[in-house]
Amino acid sequence: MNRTIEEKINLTVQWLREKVDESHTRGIVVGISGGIDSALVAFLIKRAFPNNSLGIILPCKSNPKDREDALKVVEACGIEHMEVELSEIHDILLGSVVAEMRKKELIDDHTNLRLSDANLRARLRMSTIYSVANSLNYIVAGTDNAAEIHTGYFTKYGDGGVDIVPIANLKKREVYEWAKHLGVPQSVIDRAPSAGLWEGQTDESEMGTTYDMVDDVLSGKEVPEKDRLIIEKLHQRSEHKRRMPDKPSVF
Ligand SMILES: Nc1ncnc2c1ncn2[C@@H]1O[C@H](COP(=O)(O)OP(=O)(O)OC[C@H]2O[C@@H]([n+]3cccc(C(=O)O)c3)[C@H](O)[C@@H]2O)[C@@H](O)[C@H]1O
Ligand SMILES: Nc1ncnc2c1ncn2[C@@H]1O[C@H](COP(=O)(O)OP(=O)(O)OP(=O)(O)O)[C@@H](O)[C@H]1O
Ligand SMILES: [Mg+2]
Repeated sequence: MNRTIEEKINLTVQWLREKVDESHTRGIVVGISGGIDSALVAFLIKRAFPNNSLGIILPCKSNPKDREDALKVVEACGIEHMEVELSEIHDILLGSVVAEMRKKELIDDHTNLRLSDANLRARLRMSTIYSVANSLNYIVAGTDNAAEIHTGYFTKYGDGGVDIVPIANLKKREVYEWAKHLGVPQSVIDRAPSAGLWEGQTDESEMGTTYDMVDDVLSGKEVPEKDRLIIEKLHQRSEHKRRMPDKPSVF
């Protein structure tokens, strides 16, 4: 069936209400980054729960432009919001971990401190969002789209640690279509997708391919060999992120 975007949005809004009903909770919370995925989810949860939706802005040594764009999203969809600054807590926690690892001589040339620094930002955000969700009896909406899930381009138990994933079926290009339809601010639409986990990071430069290519693979279309191999590798390596942790089946 060929549904319009508005029909699909309405079905998603209905689904969001069902999820809250089923879980005996009261509403939905999402982290708003200033990027397009969380902007779309903020618009959707606000439509589903005009009085019981909440956006949280969580700067963690972030580019100030992220916060400016996040505030534009808040204003455009009218969602209630709060902010928690995580930079200091991130410094303290990572500083303690690294100091202890140095003391134990656990750090050498192979230690990937940048990855650990980056993923800790996503996991501190997750912990903060759950603190709010627990207090309010809300569920946590994730913002991962189909392309990110396919490639595993998210932090396990960080931005991947959520209760529901409302845009999990959307390819990145559909995220843009829905966002435009709902009135997500143009400056958010125009930004290059970035996890914002380090200065200058963009999703496409880190992945080594483009969202267009990942979307094409998801649509069953042919893509250049080089991109196909990259996407296959990303997908295989991240298999563990899309399932429950392994347990022994030996007895
Ligand atoms: N085969 C396996 N079976 C079970 N567990 C396995 C495993 N391989 C690794 N692991 C575990 O998983 C960990 C690696 O996974 P993880 O910690 O997620 O780390 P990893 O996948 O290496 O890094 C996360 C990636 O997602 C990107 N990201 C993060 C957050 C937001 C966004 C965004 O788009 O906004 C993007 C980030 O830039 C980076 O490229 C390992 O440290 C290990 O604990
Ligand atoms: N500064 C932040 N404040 C609040 N939440 C954040 C922040 N940074 C990241 N997040 C959360 O982590 C999610 C993952 O980030 P991701 O970059 O994939 O999505 P996005 O920023 O919304 O869109 P894009 O992929 O286009 O940058 C965000 O959607 C948001 O929910
Ligand atoms: Mg982003």
